[in-house]
Amino acid sequence: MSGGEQEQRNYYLGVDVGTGSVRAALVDQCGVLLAFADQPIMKWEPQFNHHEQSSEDIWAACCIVTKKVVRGIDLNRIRGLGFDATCSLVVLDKQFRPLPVNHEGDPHRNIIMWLDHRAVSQVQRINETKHRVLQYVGGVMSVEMQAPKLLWLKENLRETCWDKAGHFFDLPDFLSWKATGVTARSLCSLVCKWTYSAEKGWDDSFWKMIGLEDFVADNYSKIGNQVLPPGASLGNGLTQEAAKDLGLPAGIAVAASLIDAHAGGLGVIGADVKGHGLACEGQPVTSRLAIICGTSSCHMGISKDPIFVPGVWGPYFSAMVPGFWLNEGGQSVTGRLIDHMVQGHAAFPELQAKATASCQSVYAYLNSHLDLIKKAQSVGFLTVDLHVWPDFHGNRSPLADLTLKGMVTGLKLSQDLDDLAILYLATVQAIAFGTRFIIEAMEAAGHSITTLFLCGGLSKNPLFVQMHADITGMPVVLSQEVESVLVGAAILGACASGDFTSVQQFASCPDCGNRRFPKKLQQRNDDCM
Ligand SMILES: Nc1ncnc2c1ncn2[C@@H]1O[C@H](COP(=O)(O)OP(=O)(O)O)[C@@H](O)[C@H]1O
Ligand SMILES: O=C(CO)[C@H](O)[C@H](O)COP(=O)(O)O
Repeated sequence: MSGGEQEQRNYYLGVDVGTGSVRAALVDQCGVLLAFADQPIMKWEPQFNHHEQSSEDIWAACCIVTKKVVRGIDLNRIRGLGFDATCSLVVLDKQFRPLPVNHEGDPHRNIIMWLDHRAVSQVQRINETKHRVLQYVGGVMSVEMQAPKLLWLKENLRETCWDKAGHFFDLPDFLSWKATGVTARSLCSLVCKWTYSAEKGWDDSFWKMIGLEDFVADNYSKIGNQVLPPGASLGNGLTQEAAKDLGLPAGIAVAASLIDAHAGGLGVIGADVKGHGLACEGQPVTSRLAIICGTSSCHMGISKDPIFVPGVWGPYFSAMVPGFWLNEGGQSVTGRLIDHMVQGHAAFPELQAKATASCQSVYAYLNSHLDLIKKAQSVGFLTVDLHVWPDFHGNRSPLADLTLKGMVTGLKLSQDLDDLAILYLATVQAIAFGTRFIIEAMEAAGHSITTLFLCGGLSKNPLFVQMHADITGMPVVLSQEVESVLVGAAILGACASGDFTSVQQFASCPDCGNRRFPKKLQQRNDDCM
C-alpha cells in the first residue's frame, strides 16, 4: 500500500476488559493491529470465593489505554468503537452510581466478578427447579452466571444494595452504556449469562420460580428490555462526556458488545487456512473449535442446528456468530492455575532470579529448563510419576460440578527448580486433558471438530500450545494477529460504523490476508505422549 493510500485508511477501536487488565487496539479495515496498550485493573478478594472489582476503576483504565492507542492518529479516521469484557455483574443505583456488592458497604467495589463463587446455595436451589431454561446452559446452571448472583444480592444485601439498585449490567453492556448512555443490552450477554432466549425473550416463569419476580413486575427494566445483536450501532454513538474521557471525537459509532471469549472466537474462527493442509480447509466453519485461553479457557464451537451437550453451556442462538448456535465449554481456572502452581512453589524465588538474570519471562525460562532436563526423552515423559487434577476452582465443563477440587499425586520431598518445572508441565498437561475431555463430550453430542484455533494470553506459551496439539491429537492454529480478542472487539466497531454490513463480512473479509492467514500450526508430536 502506498503512503497516499494509507492516509485513506479507516480505523476501528477495540477495547478488551480481561480479568487482570484492560487492553485497547487500533485496527485498520484489514484487521491489522496498528497500536496496542494495556493497563492492569484492581481486584479484591475480601473473603474466600468472593471476587470483586470496581466499574470506575475499569472505566478509568479504558480511558488510559484508548488515549494511548490513538496518539498521533488522525482522529477523524476513527469510525467505530467496540467493547468486550468478562461476564462480571455490575450494580448501579437508579442514578447510575455504583452500589456495594459486599458486606463492608464499599460502593467502589460494585462488581461481582465472573469467577466469584459466593452464590453456591442460590445456584443449587435454581438447579433443583429443573426449569426449562436450564436446557440451554448444558442442563446445569453455573454459579458463575448472573441469576444466582442476583439472588445472593437479594438475600444478603437487601437494604444496602438490592432495594437501591436501578441497573444490573453484564460488564460488556456497562461499557457500551458508559460510552453512549444507551442501556440496551447485547444479545450475547443476555443469552449466555442471563437465560434470555434469542427466539422467545425472557421466561417470566423462571424468574418467578427462583424468587426474583421483581424483574417480571417491572418488565425487566433493571436487567434489560431492549436487546440488540453484537455489532449493532447504539444511539447517537459516543457521548460528549465519554468522548472527553476517552480522548476521542463525540459521535463515533459504538457497538453493542460481546463477552471477551466470544470476541476472541469471532476474531479467529473465520481464519483463512488455505494451503496449510488442514482437515478444516474447505470444510464448514463448524469443524473448528476456538479456544480463548487467559485466566480461564473457553471452548467455543458453533453449529447450524442446536446441539445439547450435557455440562457444556448453550446451545445459544446467534450469541457469537449470527445465525449459528454456540456451545461454550470452559475451564474456570487455567492461566490462573498455572500462575498459582508456579508462584506457590518453594523454588519460585530462585526461578524468578534466574529468569530475570537471563532476561526471560518465568514461563520462557521454565520451558527451556524442561528442554534441558528432558535429555533424550520427549518432554511429556517427565511427568510419568506426577499428575495434576486441574479443578482447583470446580469443574465448569463437562462435569459442571462446582464442588470439585484440585489434586496432585506423585509428590516427593524435593523442592528444587527441576521439581517446579515438572509440576508446571503436569499442570499444563492436565489443562490440555481437560480440553480433550470437553471435545469428547461435544463430539458425543453431535459436534465434529477437526482443528483448534487458540488465542488469549496462554496461546503465547509454546508449551501450552504444543501440549494441546499432543493431547487432543488435533492441529492448533495460531492467528497472525496475536491479540485476536481485540480484533474481535474492533470488528464490532467496524460493523457499528456501517462500513461492514455484518460481523461475518469483516471476520471473513477476503482482503484481510494479513490477519486471516495462520501464523503458526502446531501439529501433534507423536513421540511425546
Ligand atoms: N508470554 C506468555 N507466556 C506464558 N504465559 C503467558 C504469557 N502471556 C500471558 N500469559 C498467561 O496468560 C494468562 C493471562 O492471559 P490474559 O489473556 O491476559 O488474561 P485475561 O484476559 O483473563 O486478563 C496468565 O496466566 C499469564 O501468566
Ligand atoms: O465466562 C466467561 C466467558 O463466557 C468469562 O468472561 C471468562 O471465562 C473470563 O475470561 P478471561 O479468562 O479471558 O478473563
